[in-house]
Amino acid sequence: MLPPKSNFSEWYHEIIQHAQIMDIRYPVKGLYVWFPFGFKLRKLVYGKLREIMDREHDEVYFPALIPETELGKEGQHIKGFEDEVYWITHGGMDELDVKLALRPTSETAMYPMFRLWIRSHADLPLKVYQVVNVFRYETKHTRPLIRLREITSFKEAHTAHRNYEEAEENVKKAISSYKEFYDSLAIPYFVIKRPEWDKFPGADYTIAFDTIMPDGRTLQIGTVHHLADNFAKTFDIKYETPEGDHAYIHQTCYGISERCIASLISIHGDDVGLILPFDFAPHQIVVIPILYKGKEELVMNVANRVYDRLKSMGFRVVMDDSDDRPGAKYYRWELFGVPLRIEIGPREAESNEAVISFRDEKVKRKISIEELTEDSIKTWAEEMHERLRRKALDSLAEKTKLFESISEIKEWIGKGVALTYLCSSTECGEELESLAGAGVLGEVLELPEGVEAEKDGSCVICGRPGKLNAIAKSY
Ligand SMILES: Nc1ncnc2c1ncn2[C@@H]1O[C@H](COS(=O)(=O)NC(=O)[C@@H](N)CS)[C@@H](O)[C@H]1O
Ligand SMILES: [Zn+2]
Repeated sequence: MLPPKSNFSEWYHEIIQHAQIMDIRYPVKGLYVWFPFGFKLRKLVYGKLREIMDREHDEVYFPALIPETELGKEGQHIKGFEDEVYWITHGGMDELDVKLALRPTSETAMYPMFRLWIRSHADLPLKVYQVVNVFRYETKHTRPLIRLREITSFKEAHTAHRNYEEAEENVKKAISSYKEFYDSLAIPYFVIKRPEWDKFPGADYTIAFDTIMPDGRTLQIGTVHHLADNFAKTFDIKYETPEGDHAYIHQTCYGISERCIASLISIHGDDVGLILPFDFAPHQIVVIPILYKGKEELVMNVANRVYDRLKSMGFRVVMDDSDDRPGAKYYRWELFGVPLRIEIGPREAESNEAVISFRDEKVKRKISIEELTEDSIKTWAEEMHERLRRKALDSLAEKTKLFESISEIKEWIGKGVALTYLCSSTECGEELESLAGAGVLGEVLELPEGVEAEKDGSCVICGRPGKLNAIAKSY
């Protein structure tokens, strides 16, 4: 049995194991094993991410080992990562003459190669991505899917452009791709510009997608960085312009990790288990025959017919004809978040009917088997997606409040996101962080649907003109 979701930290820890997402018993801190079921969920979620990325990017694969000479080239970058890099110093018994880093992210693996790939403006824009494992020696609390030392599903996109403006256009495209991805998962988010002191090491600016987890803390579920020509200058990546002279490229990069799955599990799940949107559920439909003595054959005939019909429509359907009690069957498939349950007992079998119910509702409905068509199931799935989206938005809105005074902010922190106004000075930001005892997430560029607040107001610290900002405790 799972603890109640209101005890989120315990609930999360248990569901990851019980719903067979990741096995947290691997004997290295921050490293976890994907179970088969979890890996099916990952495959479906990343299939969507790849579908979106493949429209305008080519998928590539770069080496996992980065020589110290390259990793250390861009000052801000190495400063930001030096405490997190795993180093390889030996090959067998031989000490390596140049230490190799396990990639914490792949800018310094890719950009020396971009220098060889990019010659002329005709080679631009270059837009590639990879889904790889990266390694970060995290010293904060590690947690499966949320903060790993081996990030197993790191989708990183890297692009090259003729100038700052074209790179900026691509930042906008990346943001709309991330919105499409998270909308498909029914996960609500803020789009926030990180403050200068919290941007990606080496970036010109960082824009983040933040969602609110059930315990009121936020989770950064994606980031888009404008790199300007910082790395181009460091790695000397120039191209010949149409006029015949040479200019540095301008770049962007943007990443999503398995935190997307952490948010899917955490935001939609309930006290008895996962609740998965239809398109991403490893098992979309479960057929549960209710077997009574003497009626087994009658029931199984109809159950098998329903199973075959759904299978032929291309749905991911399972039949639970084990001899467990019905209650145990319901519990098992609720734990695994199966969206649609179809029960068939002797009475239904005789009248060619079934009892259907959706995982997010407590409603059961009797229908005739004929109503189980591809269209009706797809319509019910869309209705369920809308219910999940609505519910997630409502719960985020409950955890988001606008404040004009520090004392109210301090009281709210830990329960959710505090919105207030901050001017652009670092002093005010840092003072607010220390007074509130939480991090300034940054200027809110886009609020989730249903959350209203003016964009401009007076700084909560100094009273000068300020912009809408978000403050919260984060993972
Ligand atoms: N230790 C970690 N475990 C799980 N996810 C992480 C971890 N560290 C970062 N992430 C996720 O990975 C995303 C991208 O990481 S990042 O550092 O912000 N950006 C980059 O590395 C850039 N190269 C863009 S690909 C973050 O937004 C966050 O959602
Ligand atoms: Zn101020």
